[in-house]
Amino acid sequence: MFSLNGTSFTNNSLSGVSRCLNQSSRRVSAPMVVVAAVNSNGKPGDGSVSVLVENALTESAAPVEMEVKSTVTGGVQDVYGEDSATEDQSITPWTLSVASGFSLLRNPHYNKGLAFSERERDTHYLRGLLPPVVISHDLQVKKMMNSIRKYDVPLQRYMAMMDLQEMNERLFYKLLIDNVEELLPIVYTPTVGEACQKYGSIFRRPQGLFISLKEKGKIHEVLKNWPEKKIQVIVVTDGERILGLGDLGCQGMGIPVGKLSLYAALGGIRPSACLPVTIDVGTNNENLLNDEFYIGLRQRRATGQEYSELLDEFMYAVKQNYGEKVLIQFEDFANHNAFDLLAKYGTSHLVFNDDIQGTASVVLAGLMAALNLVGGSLSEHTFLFLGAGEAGTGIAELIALEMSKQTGIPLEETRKKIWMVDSKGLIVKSRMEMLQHFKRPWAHDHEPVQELVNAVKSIKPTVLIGSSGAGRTFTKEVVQAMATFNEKPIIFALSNPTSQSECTAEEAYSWSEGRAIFASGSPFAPVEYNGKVYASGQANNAYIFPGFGLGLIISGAIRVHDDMLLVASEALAEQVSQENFEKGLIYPPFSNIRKISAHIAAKVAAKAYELGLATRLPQPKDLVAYAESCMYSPAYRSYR
Ligand SMILES: O=C([O-])CC(=O)C(=O)O
Ligand SMILES: [Mg+2]
Repeated sequence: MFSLNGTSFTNNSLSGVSRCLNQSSRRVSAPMVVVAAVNSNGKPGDGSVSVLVENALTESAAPVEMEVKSTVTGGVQDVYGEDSATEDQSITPWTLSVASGFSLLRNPHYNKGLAFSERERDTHYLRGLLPPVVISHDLQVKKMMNSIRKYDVPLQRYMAMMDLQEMNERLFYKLLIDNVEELLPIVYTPTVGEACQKYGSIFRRPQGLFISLKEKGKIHEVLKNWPEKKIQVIVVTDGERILGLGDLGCQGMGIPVGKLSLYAALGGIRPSACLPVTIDVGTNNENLLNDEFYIGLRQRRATGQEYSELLDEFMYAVKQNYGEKVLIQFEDFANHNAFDLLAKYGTSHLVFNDDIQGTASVVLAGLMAALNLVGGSLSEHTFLFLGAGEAGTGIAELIALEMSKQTGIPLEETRKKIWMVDSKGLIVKSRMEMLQHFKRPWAHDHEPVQELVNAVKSIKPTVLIGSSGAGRTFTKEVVQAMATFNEKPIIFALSNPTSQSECTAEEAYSWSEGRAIFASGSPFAPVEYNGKVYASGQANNAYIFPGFGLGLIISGAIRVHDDMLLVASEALAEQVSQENFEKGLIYPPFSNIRKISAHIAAKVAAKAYELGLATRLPQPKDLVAYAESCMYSPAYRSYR
């Protein structure tokens, strides 16, 4: 039995906790989580327990401390309260976590390792379980970076990072935030791609939630198995098109895990509010089906009704479990499902497709910034895409929409400035009958052209964008052609990971004699050409989705709208400084990403309010300051 502020309750009836703490919550303005550390070694007995109360949305607001008298009646380690009936329905339910001693050290959410203070070691039954030294969070970061840098192989660094995430979450996030430019290529593209390819062999501990065909009819219960109850962002994949690497089946889990790490580190979403999900309907990847270490269902992909029933059940269960304000990010689905899922659930759920919408927003931001270097307005440019899938057509549509907004010219007309080449050549009207629905708006009047280089020579684009997932397709001839009729050709090689990039930074600069304005999906080191150093930008949706999601969450948005993508692009483009432009950069450095995310979040939230899609009222006056105040900080909490 616990007693708090005069109210008693047992572990089994936590409604008392909710009631009691909600009363306390009137003293503070933000929703809260309660973390209590008590003796959980199973011995009944009285004990004075400190309870840390903090903002549940972000774990960031200044903690309010309350003394709790408790009587521990059993070896309870983690107990969770039911949703509380609060006056403000947007207030998050109470969570009561109880951990101490050995279990505290094994709990990645609360573990601080050698940073536990002397006093915490006394009060939380840690004496003897740690060596005597007490070190600071900063020193822990220094030590971890030293040890990670000792690994030469990126995959080893990835595994070290994943181990750390499972061991001490706040150290993991501090490391990532403080060293974002160095560690992004490890926990994200390109290394995460290799990790997914080898996921079965390197598998140690499960991360995220696996929902396979075996769980059909039980997804609601499966979601309940996940230890966190207050989820704000889900990233879900079915593994069919992982980066540009194709069908990796269940091993695609590395992607939702990686994306959500960035949601927390770059966008300040509370890690415990993030849920990575992989839907396993089988794989058509023969190598994986024959791999004895493969971790997924050993069958070919379910399609049609069987597939859509599983997705339907998942989407329904998510809304039932987490409400309508949970953001569901679709990631790395194949084209033939991605567009349909977005259209199907876009009117009933808060859904966002990162590959269609996030990539579009980041590329539009890069183009807006690039206009500062090349001049002209968006509608004065001509665009040619290699690849007419999710990324290609998503970007094209957003560019056309922005051009239409800027000029008042109808969308059908602005689309005509944009051309696409797919595996069968230039998309032209005579191919209309045979085209998938998402390619049709881009079929314009032109004679058939087979090769990209001939399409470039005929269309004479000012902007060339690669989004085909096929590496080394921007050949010397293609880049040279771009450079013959453009003083500063804009070239984006977006496919990931690095092996799938349409060309390298070095190729883009040397083949264009240093004139290209180049950006790529995966990072390239600066290149030296003719005695000059060229640094290129990373046109990756990682710039957008963390801040975009934060904006949706802080406004309590219930739907995603294209206008939110446009303002996210503007917000990102505004963050490119004169100094960046002078270096030829069209994206700001990732080292500023949390500030950038707060700006994106503020603009997205403002748009949600303007469109009547926001439910968190009243609207905060200063949305940038509000977004910043809501961001998760990995600083250790003190357990007193
Ligand atoms: O994950 C990334 O780096 C970008 C992305 O969404 C993709 O390539 O599918
Ligand atoms: Mg993706």
